[in-house]
Amino acid sequence: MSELLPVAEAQARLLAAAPTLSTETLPLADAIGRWAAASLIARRTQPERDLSAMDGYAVRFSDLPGPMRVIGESAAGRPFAGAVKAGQATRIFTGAAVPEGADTVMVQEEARRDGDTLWLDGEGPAREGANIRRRGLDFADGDTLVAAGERLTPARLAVAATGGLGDVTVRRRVRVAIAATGDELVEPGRAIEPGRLPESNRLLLRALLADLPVEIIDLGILPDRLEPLTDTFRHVAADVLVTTGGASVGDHDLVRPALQAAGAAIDFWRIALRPGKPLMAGWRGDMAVLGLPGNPVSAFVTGLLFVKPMVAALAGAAQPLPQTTTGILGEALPANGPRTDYLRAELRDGRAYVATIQDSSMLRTLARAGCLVVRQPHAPAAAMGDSAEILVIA
Ligand SMILES: Nc1nc2c(c(=O)[nH]1)N[C@H]1C(S)=C(S)[C@@H](COP(=O)(O)OP(=O)(O)OC[C@H]3O[C@@H](n4cnc5c(N)ncnc54)[C@H](O)[C@@H]3O)O[C@H]1N2
Ligand code: MOO
Repeated sequence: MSELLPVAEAQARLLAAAPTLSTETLPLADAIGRWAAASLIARRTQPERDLSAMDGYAVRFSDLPGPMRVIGESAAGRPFAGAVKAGQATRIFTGAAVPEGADTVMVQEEARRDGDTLWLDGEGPAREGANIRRRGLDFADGDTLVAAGERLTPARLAVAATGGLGDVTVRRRVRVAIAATGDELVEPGRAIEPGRLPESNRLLLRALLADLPVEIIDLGILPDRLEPLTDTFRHVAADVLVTTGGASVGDHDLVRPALQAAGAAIDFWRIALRPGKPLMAGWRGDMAVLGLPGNPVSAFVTGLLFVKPMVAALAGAAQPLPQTTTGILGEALPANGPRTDYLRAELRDGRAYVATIQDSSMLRTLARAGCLVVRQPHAPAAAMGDSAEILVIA
């Protein structure tokens, strides 16, 4: 018991061994949720010249409050060709180039105009240069807009487009094979005989990976017999093989011997994690093998802490691990034992209320939980109102 592998060490060991997948080039619109395989460098300066931030008049600050003579118009995409000289102004619209000679934009709500004659009628722009976006305000040609290994969020795709890019290089999709094991399991929604149980872990894991670039290979429900397990594990072609169940020490826990018979080398088995202690991990060639415990909450936690990060790492994430944050405890917690504990908790009014019973078979407490409260090994007792590390899950 005492030498169970610490969670962080297990994660680091596994992720460090992740191979580098080949790349593909995608139009920006198809790259949402991928990770940039190389940095995205701006091919243009934004804005490429001084632009108006408001609808109004391009003026010379020293001419205010007028009168000024309106000599033309500058609209977005249709700049004014000439120059604004002393005593002159142009009509201007948001996003339009500021004409040469003008140095300030006066908003139209503060303008009085009679034919081509214009006056300031209000407080006016506070300073020279008001309401103008300077060339390069956002970024300059050659700037790094998105670093390699960063996720392509909606905002990062938009900045790439503005930087003049049309496509992006990313890792190819990660092929993830998922198998449930257990003679008691039945496909969800089917008629259930006494003693049997609806299978939920494949669905859980698939849903957990839904926002990652994956191709799921569904291996179905496998029986608790060595030959069919070995046969399936030997023939699966994937980047990650995930199994659930049969990971513990019972007579019907055959996943480990079957994986080994199929040619997989087990790197570690059993870690200092609750729930999720019986996790096993290893490699069959370049394919990562993750044998998750069967208890649904254990499968969820190990899915979150190992499967998702492994998939993200293969997809090119520089920071594949889930990011925790700080929350406030809604009630006191006892001192923790030797394993890192992930406690289901409801989030209400900015506080985390830990469920009283944390049995790893209980999906309803997981379904109600907004976060997991993370308790490090041997953490001392905590009081109500103490801050705690939390992992938001819903
Ligand atoms: N003597 C010991 N017994 C157990 C230990 C131990 O250290 N010594 N560890 C316990 C811990 S911790 C866990 S977690 C479980 C994990 O065991 P397995 O991975 O072998 O899981 P199973 O026995 O196959 O299943 C456990 C439980 O979960 C249900 N299950 C399994 N798969 C699914 C699925 N796909 N969908 C829904 N439910 C599933 C299964 O029916 C069992 O009730 O071992 C402890 N035992
Ligand atoms: O690790 Mo088990 O997952 O405690 O129930």
